[in-house]
Amino acid sequence: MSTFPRRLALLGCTGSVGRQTLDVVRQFPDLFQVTTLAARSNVELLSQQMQEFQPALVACFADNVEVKEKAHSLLPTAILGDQGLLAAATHADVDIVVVATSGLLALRPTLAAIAAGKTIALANKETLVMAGHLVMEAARQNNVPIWPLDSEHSAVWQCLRGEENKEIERLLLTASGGPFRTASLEQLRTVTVEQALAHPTWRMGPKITIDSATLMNKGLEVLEARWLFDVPFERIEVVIQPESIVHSMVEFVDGSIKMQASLPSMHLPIMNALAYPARLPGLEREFIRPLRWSEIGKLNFAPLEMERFPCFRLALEAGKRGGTYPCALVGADEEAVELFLDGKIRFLEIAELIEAVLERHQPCEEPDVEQTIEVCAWARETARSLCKAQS
Ligand SMILES: NC(=O)C1=CN([C@@H]2O[C@H](COP(=O)(O)OP(=O)(O)OC[C@H]3O[C@@H](n4cnc5c(N)ncnc54)[C@H](OP(=O)(O)O)[C@@H]3O)[C@@H](O)[C@H]2O)C=CC1
Ligand SMILES: CC(=O)[C@@H](O)[C@H](O)COP(=O)(O)O
Ligand SMILES: [Mn+2]
Repeated sequence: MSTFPRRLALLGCTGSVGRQTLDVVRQFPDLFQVTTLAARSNVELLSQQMQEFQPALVACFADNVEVKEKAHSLLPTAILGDQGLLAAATHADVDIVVVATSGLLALRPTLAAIAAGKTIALANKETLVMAGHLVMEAARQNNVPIWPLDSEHSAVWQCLRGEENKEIERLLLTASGGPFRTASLEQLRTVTVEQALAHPTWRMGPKITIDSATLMNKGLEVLEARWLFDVPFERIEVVIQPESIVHSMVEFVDGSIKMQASLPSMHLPIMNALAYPARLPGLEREFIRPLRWSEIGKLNFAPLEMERFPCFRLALEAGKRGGTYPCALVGADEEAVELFLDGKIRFLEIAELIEAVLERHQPCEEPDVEQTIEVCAWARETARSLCKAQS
């Protein structure tokens, strides 16, 4: 796709990635138009965004009575329920679907958008982790590109511009290490929700922030990279980079390593995806803060210690086992993170619960969409009942 203006569907418009995507649209109104907006429960913000961007369609998932009532009064023309996401993703006047909803529900709308020939700008990593084989095959069959929004994958994607996949030696994904990078196992036993939500370098929604603290986020990102770049697990490494300035690297067969660096801001990967292959003048507009090496001084790199962060190991094991294991991982993690945020389990119990669910899983190979969704639901339910049985 080379023409502008590009018409966007924004799924998850009230969230962290969604709001930053709208910042980009505000900066470049001649290049981007918002055709559809979809959110879940933040009716007030969705209503403001609707006034400002005048989309053709607004969808609100509104999965409880209070939100529904608010939506009826503030968003009288919005489509409510899960059909809204599908309608927003497949609207005829959309070129790019930005998938920035949190959690599991992005899978069906993403597949529907691909079937409708839309370009996908993908932030939601759970979609590829649980159904990478379905999503990538559908994209191939429909000749639809998937442009990464996740900062590490955007970095790899930028490093691969003008390069051949067969000349990749390794992908090196960077990890901040999260708020507990230097905490001992003993300290991890008693960390609070508030501490886990205090990410050192990124401001993000609650689910991904907790995943960053457990390092599950990095495990999910390895699985995501395996699908996006068709590189086997053995050739994807993770390195701790606490400043979140080097967003990832690619090592090539000749030993050369390319990296992408910038101060941490999601505006950059969002601009990269929405404008691909163009680069937008973020610096000139003073929209992106420049990285000045002389001010930074030095950068740190360290190995990832798996013993303190078992979620990373669980994600890799699930990815290598394949079949429905990654679906069970995603479902169990979603439930475990919710239970932790609700104060029902402690930090280290997140990994214990996910491991217990994975041990009980009876996998099947090559799941279809229905099986994928069923396994996720089974994993959530199993995590919930295991937690109840323990309390
Ligand atoms: N934040 C970041 O910097 C990054 C995020 N990502 C990924 O991007 C995705 C979004 O993350 P983030 O923006 O942090 O998450 P947030 O929790 O901040 O936002 C989630 C968004 O999804 C909406 N939403 C949730 N469920 C539904 C649903 N069923 N139907 C419609 N809308 C729904 C929410 O609506 P409402 O607010 O109205 O309830 C909100 O707009 C995640 O998968 C995350 O892993 C990847 C890289 C970086
Ligand atoms: C901004 C982004 O892409 C996040 O996924 C980020 O990577 C989280 O940081 P961690 O490296 O701590 O997981
Ligand atoms: Mn990331």
